[in-house]
Amino acid sequence: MAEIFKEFITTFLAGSAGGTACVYAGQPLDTVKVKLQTFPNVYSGTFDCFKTTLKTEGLRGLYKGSVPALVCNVSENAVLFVALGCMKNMIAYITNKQSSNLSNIENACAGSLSSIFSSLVVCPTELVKCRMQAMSELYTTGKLEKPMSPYGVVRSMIKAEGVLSLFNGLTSTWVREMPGYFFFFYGYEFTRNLLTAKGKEKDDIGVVKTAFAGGTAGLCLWVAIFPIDVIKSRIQVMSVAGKQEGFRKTLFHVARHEGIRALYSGLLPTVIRTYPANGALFVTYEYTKDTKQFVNQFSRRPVRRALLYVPGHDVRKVTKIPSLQVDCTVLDCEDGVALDKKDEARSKIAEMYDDIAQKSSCEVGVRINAPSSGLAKNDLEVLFGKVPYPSCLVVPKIDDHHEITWICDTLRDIVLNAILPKQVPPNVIRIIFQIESARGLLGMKESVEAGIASCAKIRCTSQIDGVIFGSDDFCADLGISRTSEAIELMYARQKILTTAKAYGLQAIDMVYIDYKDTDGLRRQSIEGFKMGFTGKQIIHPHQIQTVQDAFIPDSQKIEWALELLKAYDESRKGAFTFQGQMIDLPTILQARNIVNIYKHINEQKKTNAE
Ligand SMILES: CC(=O)SCCNC(=O)CCNC(=O)[C@H](O)C(C)(C)COP(=O)(O)OP(=O)(O)OC[C@H]1O[C@@H](n2cnc3c(N)ncnc32)[C@H](O)[C@@H]1OP(=O)(O)O
Ligand SMILES: O=CC(=O)O
Repeated sequence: MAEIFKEFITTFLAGSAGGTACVYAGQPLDTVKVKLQTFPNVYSGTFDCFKTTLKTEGLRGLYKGSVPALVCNVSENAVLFVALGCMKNMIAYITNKQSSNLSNIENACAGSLSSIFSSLVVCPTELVKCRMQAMSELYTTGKLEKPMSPYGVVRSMIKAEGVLSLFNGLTSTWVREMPGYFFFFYGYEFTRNLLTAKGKEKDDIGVVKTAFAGGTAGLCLWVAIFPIDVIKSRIQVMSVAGKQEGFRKTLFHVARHEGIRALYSGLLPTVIRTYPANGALFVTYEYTKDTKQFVNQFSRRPVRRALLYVPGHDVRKVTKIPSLQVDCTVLDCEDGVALDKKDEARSKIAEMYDDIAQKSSCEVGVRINAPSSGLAKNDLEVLFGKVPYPSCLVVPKIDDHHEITWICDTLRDIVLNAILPKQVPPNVIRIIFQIESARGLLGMKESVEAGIASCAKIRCTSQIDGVIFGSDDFCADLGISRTSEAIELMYARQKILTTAKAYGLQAIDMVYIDYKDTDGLRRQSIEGFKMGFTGKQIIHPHQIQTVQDAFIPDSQKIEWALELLKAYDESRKGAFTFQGQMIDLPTILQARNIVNIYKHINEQKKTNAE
């Protein structure tokens, strides 16, 4: 259900963004088109109309009707593309295919059917837009007493003829849109196929070719339906000056009195306009739709107070996961697994993952071997080479940014190969990487940036969620002898934490290997939480409760924060006294952090319980 909702939101937003781009790229020439269609004798041609409008009405004249055009295009494309997804699914169901594998004709039929729904939005909004665009001609030719605002147009229509008058021209809109969108989507898919190099995907043709395919889609649409559009514009604009004849009568009237040429008046600016406008529409749509990150940034990262490693080859431990009340578990292929057990760990995880993840209320991730080990590619292929694949990936020992780029790129190739072409990846893989060496620590900023950039590429399948401090390997790399206070690790912990927070990522603290020492674990966990870490790695179920309790503010602190925020709202002062302390904005922000963490953890608990 959540995936369907995400899909709906993504398509809706992508269609809206496409519609906005389309208006700004094409509005001036759309104004010229409407003027030429409705007043073919006033201007000698496209250029004359463009020049005269610019001279007499300025740039604003060319962008007149932008607001209704935006409303019109944004709502039309949002509805059109959401309906398109549904129609494609319906056709795929009937033809027993994947919706990503429909032929050009089937895509065209889906487009045509979707336009039934988008017309309901197009008709009233376009009616107002057309009248606004031709307002000065209506006024100077005496068809209107004085120019009107969009609101005035709507009000006068409803007053004179009732609400249904907003749907004046709906039949001609359907007559135009249904064949129009058939040719539109046929032209788009046909051109994209034509421009796709052998062995490549339609989705990978790049911005320029996508824009060209979008423009050609528009060309096909307009050449096919231009006379219908002329009649529709006439009915909508002229009915402002009284009742207008229906579609058939208006068509015959124009053909008889003004000649067939009048039915193509305004075609040139329309064809010129269609390339930037529909090019912008499809580029924006395709790239927004595929950037699932766009939607994912609204969905919060899972809470990971405790992150428990479970050796992947140890079936007994793996099958315990559903009974554990832990935020996150990670099935390990790396340090928890001996070299001669690596193959076994990988194949056992691949075999058991789905079942364990289904039965567990916690997040279930996997840890592969380090990029430098020579084992990582094999791990990724086995673990992510089939659907469903894990939702979270821990990557150890990132020593420089090329390694994280390599991981993200390899992962994307494997995932896109595992799903059918054009199918939307079923879930985004949340990547958490580990810093475990001096080089890794020094280059961490570049690694975070490289990871984020690589994940944001088109058809992104992953996102960087957090960074883990791998303290044991770090000690080995630096020749550190650990103390129970871990003062020797303070610099690394602070640097990792600060860098992670600078990029809005989770920061997960070091492991406490003396798993029977609960007091020591509690002390170090509280310290980590106070430093700002969002969670801690653990290795044994006994550690879960202690760590999870430490990474949530205690009840006194929450009470303090809530009361402070209330007092702040009431005082409305920059600095004030609360419980004997001076309070200003930084303390307020800290109180907000505390309340946010508390709320977030409670929300997650509720979700897990459902
Ligand atoms: C620095 C790093 O990289 S850390 C990450 C790599 N290290 C790891 O992954 C190690 C993970 N932890 C472990 O393997 C184990 O906890 C060990 C080896 C430390 C101790 O294991 P055991 O000797 O089995 O501990 P113990 O007997 O106390 O276990 C109690 C129960 O908890 C289970 N258990 C122990 N650790 C885990 C675990 N990590 N995950 C799930 N269940 C576990 C045991 O199977 C046992 O259950 P059972 O009695 O039903 O079999
Ligand atoms: O991977 C963890 C570590 O501490 O090293």
